[in-house]
Amino acid sequence: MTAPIPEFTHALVTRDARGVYTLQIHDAKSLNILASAVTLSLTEAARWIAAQDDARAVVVRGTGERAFVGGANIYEMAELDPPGARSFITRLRELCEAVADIPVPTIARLPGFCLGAGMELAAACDIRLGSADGVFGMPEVRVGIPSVIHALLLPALIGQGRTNWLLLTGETVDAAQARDWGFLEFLCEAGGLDALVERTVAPIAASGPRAVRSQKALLRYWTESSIQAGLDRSVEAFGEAFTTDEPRECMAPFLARKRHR
Ligand SMILES: C/C=C/C(=O)SCCNC(=O)CCNC(=O)[C@H](O)C(C)(C)COP(=O)(O)OP(=O)(O)OC[C@H]1O[C@@H](n2cnc3c(N)ncnc32)[C@H](O)[C@@H]1OP(=O)(O)O
Repeated sequence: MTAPIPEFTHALVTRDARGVYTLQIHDAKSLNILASAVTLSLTEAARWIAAQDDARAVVVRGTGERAFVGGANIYEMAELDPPGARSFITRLRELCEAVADIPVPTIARLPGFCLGAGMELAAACDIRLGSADGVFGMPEVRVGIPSVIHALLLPALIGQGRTNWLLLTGETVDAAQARDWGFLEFLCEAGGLDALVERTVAPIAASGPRAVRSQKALLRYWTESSIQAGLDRSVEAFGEAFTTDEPRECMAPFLARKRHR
């Protein structure tokens, strides 16, 4: 039983027949700028998707092809006092955490500009796919603020020295560089992102749903725990998989093929 999709003020949520959801920044400025109202609405939408048992994967995207996200709203930030700044950044933190907490694979669809809070939101996703027109950067120092929250995931993705370069210079890199550095898993020609996203989403949606959820939870546990605890949790997760019929069901086509040889 699938729940009707609610309306969100600044997020558009869609779902296809496979249970692939899209979380789209909606009704924002043309570069998908993250004003607080947009951030709050996206967080609400991400939490709603996370609670859907039929979800198999989530594509996180902006509206249009000029940008994934051009950054947090500079007009709003320019008016912040210290308590307001803490609230503003807490809202962005809660958005990134809500996306990271989605229990199925999240795929960031990244055309055009991916700047500041955009790179942070993309870093909170499991897989990042870009197009040749991409521009990636952390220009916060240029507007007088440090890069914070999910920027702390960047060293694990691209390395400490490259993170230092991006955050300390505020310079941008093109999509080929972002791919070579490991921020993007794959890169396509401009206009080819939907096909690239489908190439990732299709095998996920065709795999055992419990196994994919378990794998995502384990991957997260591995990055957030010690090696020993990660290995212990891995043994438990393997055992848990066999408390359902899913492994046997997923293995059946392979076993049948063998018998027919
Ligand atoms: C904690 C997180 C912090 C952060 O994220 S810090 C912010 C990081 N982002 C930036 O610093 C990017 C600032 N924007 C730019 O440098 C440029 O834009 C671009 C290079 C991204 C694009 O340039 P071009 O193609 O010439 O477009 P355009 O006319 O500058 O922008 C289109 C509309 O988008 C608005 N806009 C762009 N970025 C922001 C932003 N970060 N906050 C608020 N509005 C923004 C503009 O003002 C304009 O709007 P209108 O059409 O009404 O004039």
